[in-house]
Amino acid sequence: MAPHPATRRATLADLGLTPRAGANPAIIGITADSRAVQPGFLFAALPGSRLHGATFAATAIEQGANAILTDSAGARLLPPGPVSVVVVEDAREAFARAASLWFGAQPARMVAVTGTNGKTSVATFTRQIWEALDHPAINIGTTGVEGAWTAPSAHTTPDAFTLHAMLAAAAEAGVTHGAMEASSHGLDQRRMDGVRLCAAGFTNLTQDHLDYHHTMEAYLEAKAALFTRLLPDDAVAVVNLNGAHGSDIVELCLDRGLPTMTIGHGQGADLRLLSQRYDATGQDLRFSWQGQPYMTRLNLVGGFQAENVALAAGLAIASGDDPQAVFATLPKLTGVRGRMQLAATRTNGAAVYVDYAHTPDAIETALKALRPHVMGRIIIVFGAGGDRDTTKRPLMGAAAAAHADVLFVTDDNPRGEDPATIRAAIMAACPDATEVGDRAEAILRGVDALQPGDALLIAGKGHETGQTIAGQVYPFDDVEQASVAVAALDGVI
Ligand SMILES: CC(=O)N[C@H]1[C@@H](OP(=O)(O)OP(=O)(O)OC[C@H]2O[C@@H](n3ccc(=O)[nH]c3=O)[C@H](O)[C@@H]2O)O[C@H](CO)[C@@H](O)[C@@H]1O[C@H](C)C(=O)N[C@@H](C)C(=O)N[C@H](CCC(=O)O)C(=O)O
Ligand SMILES: Nc1ncnc2c1ncn2[C@@H]1O[C@H](COP(=O)(O)OP(=O)(O)OP(=O)(O)O)[C@@H](O)[C@H]1O
Ligand SMILES: N[C@H](CCC[C@H](N)C(=O)O)C(=O)O
Ligand SMILES: [Mg+2]
Repeated sequence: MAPHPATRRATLADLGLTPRAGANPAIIGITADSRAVQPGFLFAALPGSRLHGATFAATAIEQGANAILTDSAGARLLPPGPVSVVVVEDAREAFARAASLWFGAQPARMVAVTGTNGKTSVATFTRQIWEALDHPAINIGTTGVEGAWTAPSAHTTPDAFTLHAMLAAAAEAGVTHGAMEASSHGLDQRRMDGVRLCAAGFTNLTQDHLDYHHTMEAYLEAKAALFTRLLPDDAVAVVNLNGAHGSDIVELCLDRGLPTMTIGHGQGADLRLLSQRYDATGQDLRFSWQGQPYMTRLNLVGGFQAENVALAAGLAIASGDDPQAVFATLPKLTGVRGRMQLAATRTNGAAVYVDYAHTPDAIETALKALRPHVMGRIIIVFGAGGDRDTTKRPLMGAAAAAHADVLFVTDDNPRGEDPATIRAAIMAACPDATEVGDRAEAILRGVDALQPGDALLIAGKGHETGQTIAGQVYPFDDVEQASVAVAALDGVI
């Protein structure tokens, strides 16, 4: 991440903030974390899921904060004192917009993609298309910031301060194009307000994160905000009509009068997927753009990847690139780490794939996508994360039982929960599965079960390199474990 620009100086007015009473002090830093406050800083006291940031206002003032931004609930918690106070209706939004003004620069062409599944894939493909067209480009999301400027990221959508710092640092390093993932938490918490978007994409909406949003309606509303609230009037919405709730998003965009581009299998899609022919390393794709047919090669396993690629192509076109030039880049696209990644092959020819499916729909999609590539049985090793939507667990078990032939239920990231309880919730919907808590052992058992023509899908952790158990992160990599298991059983590396 970019260091805090120490030399910067702004007034509250410069950051779009109006203090409650008169004073408009100059500030030399901004933060939403009281622990980072230094003399002359603006402290944004934001509402949290556990507590209100205003609880820490006294500490922030002691450390030298000379202005506080908060909402009316926060204002009631503030100690009396000489600092300037800005009270707004939505302090998270005001902070994100202030951060965008504070950091200033952004890549000239920014796009965002939202949806339950496929965000990382679409953002990465978009960045790869731009790179192939010689634009200095990045993608920001679950796998960090990748491309012409890199940084790790703790969140799929970084918090507003980190995000705007990243965008400015990337722009200052010459990056002109950025594709970012908009998670529902990020949208709900206004982490990406102030990002100047020229286009946004929608993949699909199926069950996940009900621990946070409680209902599918609220989850849809959080995602839809990218189109109803964040996209400027002249920006383009690019929507997968085949993704669940795609037509709802199109309707919202048309109601707003937003320019809308559609992709999908059906008639009427601007970028229409006509047919796919699968082979061992990927697929040939026939598609049409505004009625004109094209053929291309995709070196990507899984039918659903064509939808992700089409969405990425649509975003590149919406950001100003020539459609023919964009289509010419598609054979160069490479798979995203941990998404339908061929991790190892047994000496009997059976393949082991690692995939990030951690929702019921993703498990179904990934298993169905493997089917045309597999002559024998499909074996799956999977679990579900702790401290996340508990209601998705039996649905994941049912999806695996419906679309795989042999099931091993194991641990994902149990986080703070009892791993056996998580496994039991999955097993309730797939009682014939074999339960193996230890993930390395489950992978070994799955690999051992592979006969000629079979394939193994290790689902849930994709690119992750750690397993979080009771607050500790232990090194764990599904791709590495797949190789270790094959080497142990076949005696080769
Ligand atoms: C539920 C959730 O999203 N929580 C995020 C949220 O924390 P919070 O609202 O609980 O904050 P809090 O701890 O109550 O604190 C409230 C305020 O007090 C401040 N504070 C706190 C302590 C202190 O000493 N001083 C201080 O000033 C905090 O900076 C904060 O502004 O704001 C924090 C700061 O930005 C985030 O780190 C935190 O992410 C947590 C760790 C998390 O696990 N989030 C996940 C669920 C998430 O965001 N996931 C999505 C991906 C989902 C997907 O798959 O699509 C993501 O975008 O990564
Ligand atoms: N278009 C799609 N439709 C359905 N499932 C998909 C689609 N694209 C990817 N998937 C499944 O979802 C998994 C995660 O893909 P990806 O990482 O691109 O999604 P994401 O939306 O970024 O996830 P996260 O919310 O965790 O960041 C893949 O490994 C695959 O199993
Ligand atoms: N962004 C997702 C990632 C889930 C990955 C899976 N391995 C798990 O731990 O559930 C989440 O935080 O819900
Ligand atoms: Mg992602």
